[in-house]
Amino acid sequence: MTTSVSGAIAAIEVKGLYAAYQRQPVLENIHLAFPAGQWTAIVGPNGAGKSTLFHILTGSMKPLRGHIKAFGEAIEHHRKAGSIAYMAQREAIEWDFPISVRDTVMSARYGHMRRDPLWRQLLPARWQAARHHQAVQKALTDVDMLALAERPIGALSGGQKKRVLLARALAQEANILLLDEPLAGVDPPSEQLILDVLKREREAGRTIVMVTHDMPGARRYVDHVVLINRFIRGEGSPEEMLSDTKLAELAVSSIEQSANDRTQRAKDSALAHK
Ligand SMILES: Nc1ncnc2c1ncn2[C@@H]1O[C@H](COP(=O)(O)OP(=O)(O)OP(=O)(O)O)[C@@H](O)[C@H]1O
Repeated sequence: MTTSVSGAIAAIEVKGLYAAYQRQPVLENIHLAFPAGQWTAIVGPNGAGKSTLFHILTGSMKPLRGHIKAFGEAIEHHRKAGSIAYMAQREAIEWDFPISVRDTVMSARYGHMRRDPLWRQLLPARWQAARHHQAVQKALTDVDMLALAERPIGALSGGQKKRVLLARALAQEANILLLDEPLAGVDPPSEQLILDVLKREREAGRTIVMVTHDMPGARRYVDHVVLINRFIRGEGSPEEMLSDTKLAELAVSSIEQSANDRTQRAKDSALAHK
């Protein structure tokens, strides 16, 4: 089994990953490991490639190069088994779609319904349904949204929308939770509720990987931090990675990266007009 830099077993291990949009590099030479059963924060400036990394881990985008394993096996196996849940940024969701909170969370169970073994499919329908309804009920209770379960998702506040997205990820009952900015734009009570839910999930043995800009929250709760800005800029404990010095280095890397990109674009444009 593969181990991470901290010596723990890696829930996800990435080696030599490169990704680009329209030939513009976004991720280069990415090597990292998310320790199993731990809570990792991915920290980086806007445009650093954090969401792109999640798109690749969930299989919705193909990298140019690289290998990804989950628990030492090809990640595809774990994707197909439904053991990786993903919470997208709020902006990625069509909130005008006429669907209730409960049905949104239930959509996380469709994969399980399709993958059920034959013996389970042969059980009476009410037992099948009960299992999925219980998972949805528990997830809605965990994020304190049961009272609003029948409300259309378009009628929710920003913090409530985040809690529904988290409930959807929880209802999948996956081993690994990939959460893209679960704390962004939420009110303080929702933020505390989300952090408490994630703390319990980690204590229950799940691997949590979250993109965050919330440094106080990350310092207080997470076990492991990955700093990223197109390249990996650091990986280790929150004390070490979220120090003022490291965060200043990350900010400088962002300014340098933008300057290098502008120079490269100017060179490319000059060459194209020769
Ligand atoms: N579909 C796309 N087509 C072209 N470029 C894209 C696309 N999606 C993202 N990019 C660009 O790729 C880079 C990385 O984007 P990404 O969304 O992964 O960054 P991020 O670290 O998640 O940023 P943020 O913190 O702002 O969400 C950015 O420069 C972005 O503009």
